[in-house]
Amino acid sequence: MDGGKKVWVPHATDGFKLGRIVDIGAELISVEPFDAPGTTINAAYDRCFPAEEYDNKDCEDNCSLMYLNEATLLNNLRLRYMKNNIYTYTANILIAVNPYYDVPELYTTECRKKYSGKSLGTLPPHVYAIADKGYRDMKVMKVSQSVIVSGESGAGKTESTKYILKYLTENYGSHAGAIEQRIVESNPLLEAFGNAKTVRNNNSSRFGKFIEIHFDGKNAVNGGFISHYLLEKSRICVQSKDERNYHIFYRMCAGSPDDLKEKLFLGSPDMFHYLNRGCTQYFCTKDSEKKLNQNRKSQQYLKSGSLHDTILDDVRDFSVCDLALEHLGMSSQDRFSVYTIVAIVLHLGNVAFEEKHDDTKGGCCVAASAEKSLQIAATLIGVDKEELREALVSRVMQATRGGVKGTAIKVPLKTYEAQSARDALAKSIYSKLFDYIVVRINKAIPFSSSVNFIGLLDIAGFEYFQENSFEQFCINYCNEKLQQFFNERILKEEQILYDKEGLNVKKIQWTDNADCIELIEIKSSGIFDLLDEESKLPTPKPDHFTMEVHNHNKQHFRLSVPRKSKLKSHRDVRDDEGFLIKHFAGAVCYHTGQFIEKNNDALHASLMFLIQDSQNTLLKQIFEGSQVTTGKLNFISLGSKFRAQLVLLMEKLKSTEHVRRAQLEPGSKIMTA
Ligand SMILES: Nc1ncnc2c1ncn2[C@@H]1O[C@H](COP(=O)(O)OP(=O)(O)OP(=O)(O)O)[C@@H](O)[C@H]1O
Repeated sequence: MDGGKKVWVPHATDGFKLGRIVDIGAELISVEPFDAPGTTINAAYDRCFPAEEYDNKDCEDNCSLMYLNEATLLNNLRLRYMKNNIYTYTANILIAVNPYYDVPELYTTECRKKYSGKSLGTLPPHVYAIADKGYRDMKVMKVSQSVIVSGESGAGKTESTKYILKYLTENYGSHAGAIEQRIVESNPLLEAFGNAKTVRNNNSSRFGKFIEIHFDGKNAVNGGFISHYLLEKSRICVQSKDERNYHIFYRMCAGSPDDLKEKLFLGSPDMFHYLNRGCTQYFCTKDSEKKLNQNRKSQQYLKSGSLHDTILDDVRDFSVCDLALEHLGMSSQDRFSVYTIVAIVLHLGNVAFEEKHDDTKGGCCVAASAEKSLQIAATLIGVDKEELREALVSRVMQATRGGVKGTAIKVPLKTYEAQSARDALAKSIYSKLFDYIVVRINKAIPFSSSVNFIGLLDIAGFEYFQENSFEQFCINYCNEKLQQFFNERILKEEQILYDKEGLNVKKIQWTDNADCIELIEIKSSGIFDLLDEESKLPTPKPDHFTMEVHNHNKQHFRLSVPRKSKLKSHRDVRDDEGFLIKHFAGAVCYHTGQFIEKNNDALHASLMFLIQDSQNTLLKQIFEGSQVTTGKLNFISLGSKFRAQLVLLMEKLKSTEHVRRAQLEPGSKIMTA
């Protein structure tokens, strides 16, 4: 770094600014930005980056930059984005910048055909080129391939995944086309039941997925298989003010035919406790707005009107979803059963409780105002109203002392306990319905004569918010595993190849994250195991769990107490309220208050017995094989289930060749120079 050299210097709002070095101090470099002559910005040596000779020349592959660093890479993306070139390579990796509008001619049939059979780099960077490379490698090397699509919420992962899916099924489908259509149609269904409006994305996927597209001996698409991970359950019962529950709830309220609406006692989202604390507006177009009856509109909708999005329309999308279910082979009765389950969740949510005043045993009862909801929920579940009432306000346990050991006793629940049992039931019903939808999709896209597959992984990237809970912990653990895989497969193997070929390439340095993974998953002292151990105690406590994590891992480089954080907000968290993990992508402070509750996938026995007694065939079916826990220990570990799923996923990824990773960055990451 010499005086007078053109460099990028960090800037609070622009990311980096271009300027010239005017002074070199012992610790800092002073740079005069070109757009503010006479002023200087001081920065540490390792945050100033050499700039390219030509400021406005972009390249299709970041590796072609003379100086490849954080600033030149971002500037290159920015220059290309300004010219509507949203895709850029970094060798085999594709970076996509979300344009948030339809870039003309980018995904036409002609464009799709153009990329077929072309080597990477022959045509401008495109998600189609990555899809085609995967296909050709699979064909030539006769080994399954995978594409990892990663990025933060709203980055465009799901849209990219859909383009790849469409590309492969349309370019390399068999001539019959029915399976391909069902594979593509699985998306609107998954989105109806698994996507929701969040503050970051109107159509945010609240689950991760791995879609396998299977090919036969002639390399034509012959089926598919979808695995899903970690559906966000908390959203089913409550959402923040500007967010919504899963799309299907609003689509049923807005777009269901009148007879279905009557049969399921639907109406405006205002009617339902699980919807009316969040945003209750519908996504509509000018046309669909006209079809909306007054009695389906919420107060907020009447006041503020529709929400608009190019791909969402709650009125239209009910029919889209209904048709997609039909194409899976579901009769109108089957579809009605699915909608009934969704309605059960809504009506259950309206069953409120109040403390019993006339009873010495304590406990709560169903609030008088909720009697009608109780009746509707019972009717839809297919049980007697009194049976539902009893199951919600008490729990069955096996006696361990007094009376005959092992006999079942009924323990009355307090109001807050009954509320959380009701919510647990609603969450369990909905998430099992989601599992069922995925099972039905998989049944409709069988891959009997598969030879190889291309796997598309669409899963949330590394997350950290002001408050991070069990969901962030799981997703960040997953990202650590993916990062390790990436290090092993891409960096290590590439280096071995360079050495083998005698290429004099500088050794790539990366931080090994095995220790972080170990902190989370090692037997007995790992965070997952400590959490499960705590959950098995007679009275599990978040503060005790948190201290166990600290005490078992005192010297661990990756773990510390929040008060040692650089951020003030973390320093306010007590040692027994959370922990800080130094992840590969940065330190995250986890609040442990709800870890125990969120890690427990068990329903208490009275609710499980209720389902077993139900006359609703589909409801019983989706709970088939679920454990009933009648003892003191009412615990099924969600963490263990997720870990087991990840083991399978990693095995699948390891069995595939040459992973292409489409790393997506949202527009907000683009700096201005
Ligand atoms: N290539 C694209 N062209 C045009 N618009 C796009 C493109 N990719 C994404 N978008 C827009 O951005 C929105 C968010 O994209 P998407 O749902 O794919 O993000 P995501 O990364 O999957 O987010 P989440 O993790 O929240 O599910 C889309 O609904 C669409 O409006």
